[in-house]
Amino acid sequence: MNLCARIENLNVSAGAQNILNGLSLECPDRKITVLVGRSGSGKTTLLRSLNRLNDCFPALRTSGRVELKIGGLLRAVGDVPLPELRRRAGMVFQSPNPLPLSVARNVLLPLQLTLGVKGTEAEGRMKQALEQVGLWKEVAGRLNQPAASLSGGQQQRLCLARTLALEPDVLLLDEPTASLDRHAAEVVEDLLLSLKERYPIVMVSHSLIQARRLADRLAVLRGGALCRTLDAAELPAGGEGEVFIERLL
Ligand SMILES: Nc1ncnc2c1ncn2[C@@H]1O[C@H](COP(=O)(O)OP(=O)(O)OP(=O)(O)O)[C@@H](O)[C@H]1O
Repeated sequence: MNLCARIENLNVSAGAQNILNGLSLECPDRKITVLVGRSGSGKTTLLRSLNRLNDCFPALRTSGRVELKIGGLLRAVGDVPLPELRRRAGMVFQSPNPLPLSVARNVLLPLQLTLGVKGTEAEGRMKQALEQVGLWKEVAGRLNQPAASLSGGQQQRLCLARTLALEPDVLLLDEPTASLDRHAAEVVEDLLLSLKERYPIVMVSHSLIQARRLADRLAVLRGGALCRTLDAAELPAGGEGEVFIERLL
């Protein structure tokens, strides 16, 4: 199996609390891996270990091996310079977090600061990224308006466009539709299904309906350990699939 991530014997602790216990997981390339589990089971901590975001929390201690496919090769994330890792493993969070700038500057500024791309080239890339997330037609006439004036679903797609403009190798999504209404969530879900042809996706989801709809591979966490991985084909069809996942949690 071609992999976008390989995790071996990952342990994360905070003082005496073990958050992840010897967790090993392989995530397929160009597919969607969905992490599910009860609240507090360690899903976000696992996701954050992929781009070393846990390093931002001084209380957390990490051991084990985490590899991501970067530039076509699986590389230990500890060996990748942080700015490169954060760009290559693009992350989108639960609530949309656009910069307090215009729609256009939200994509143009990171392009300039991270890749040094400006002017016409940057504008071309911005348009391409906004098209990729299906936002271009909606915002073409309001590029100079504040990003905060967009709807929640549009803001989340803008955040995704900002990430895609930086040409990531993998997308890490932490409950990307949690703050959206059902319709906006479905728009983002459809978008993710279309993006997986180009980008492997590892995402956390609380919604079993969403997990069943999007996952090619499911990783079920319980108490900081991986209790089961399964392919979508192993799930019963329809609503039975959700019941099946619920029983595993
Ligand atoms: N920076 C931190 N410092 C101390 N403890 C932490 C830290 N981050 C997470 N934890 C603890 O680790 C455990 C797992 O948290 P995590 O956010 O990974 O779970 P989760 O499965 O994503 O939960 P939820 O579904 O509620 O978001 C929790 O008990 C949490 O309090």
